[in-house]
Amino acid sequence: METVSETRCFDGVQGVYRHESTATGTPMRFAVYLPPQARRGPVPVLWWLSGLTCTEENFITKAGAQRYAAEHGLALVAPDTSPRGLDLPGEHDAYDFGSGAGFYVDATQAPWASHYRMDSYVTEELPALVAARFPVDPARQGIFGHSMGGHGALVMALRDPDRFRSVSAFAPIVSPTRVPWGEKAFAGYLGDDRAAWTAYDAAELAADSAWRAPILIDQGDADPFLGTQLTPEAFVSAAQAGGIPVTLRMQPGYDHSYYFIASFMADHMAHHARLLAR
Ligand SMILES: N[C@@H](CCC(=O)N[C@@H](CSC=O)C(=O)NCC(=O)O)C(=O)O
Repeated sequence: METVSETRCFDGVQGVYRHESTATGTPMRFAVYLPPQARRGPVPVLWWLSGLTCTEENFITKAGAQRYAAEHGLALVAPDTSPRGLDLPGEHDAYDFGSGAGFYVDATQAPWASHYRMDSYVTEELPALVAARFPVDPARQGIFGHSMGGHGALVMALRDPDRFRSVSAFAPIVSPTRVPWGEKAFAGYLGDDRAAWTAYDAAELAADSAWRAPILIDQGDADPFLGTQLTPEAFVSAAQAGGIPVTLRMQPGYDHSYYFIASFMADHMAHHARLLAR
């Protein structure tokens, strides 16, 4: 692992690191914020999954989360959203597929299956690396994200309630199997058999998940993707049917941007801090 940069921030350190990933077979960059409390011992770790077109940089420069991470004593980890440095056919042709759009799945279709393994990368390889190199407490992990990253966060939490104690999302794609962004990505990465897609659909997983901690979702009502790509009520219905407590807050006038995310970051960080406290 190489250090790309380390910068003092709210008395902690915002770092960016690079390593050779075995999951993706490419170099990968990721960001880690360590709060001042990490100088005294392991702190809870909160994973952020970004949306389409993002790298590890969008969250750390736009969301304003470090102030609250320092207040609550939480580490933040933000991976990239896809492998980089490849030039697969069509990989860079669209903002919603290929580079910047890994959708947190393990692709099964050529040519993506050799490298687009963001599920394994985010749930296995990177956690092991972070636990080995940074003062974080693996027994206290939370996860949140935005849009495509909200999809990833909800899926990973619902699938693994033993690993994560808290989850929240900003404008998540809650049912990718039923909206154009998800249908395009899943057909490309997972193939035409829709039965294989449901393992990556939060609304589908909610029915049978053992997750029971409260889930917080914020959604702007002026979000141009609301209704077409984002269908938060579908998750609320599924979660309620599955016995999962979920709070969906429709935020008037807010769009899909990081201005929206920054506006409600304090609430999300407090949500996670409460659930990650000892
Ligand atoms: N057509 C737009 C779409 C890209 C976009 O809005 N990306 C969002 C995430 S959308 C769902 O995953 C984002 O977070 N962008 C980065 C940012 O810093 O705002 C476009 O190509 O711009």
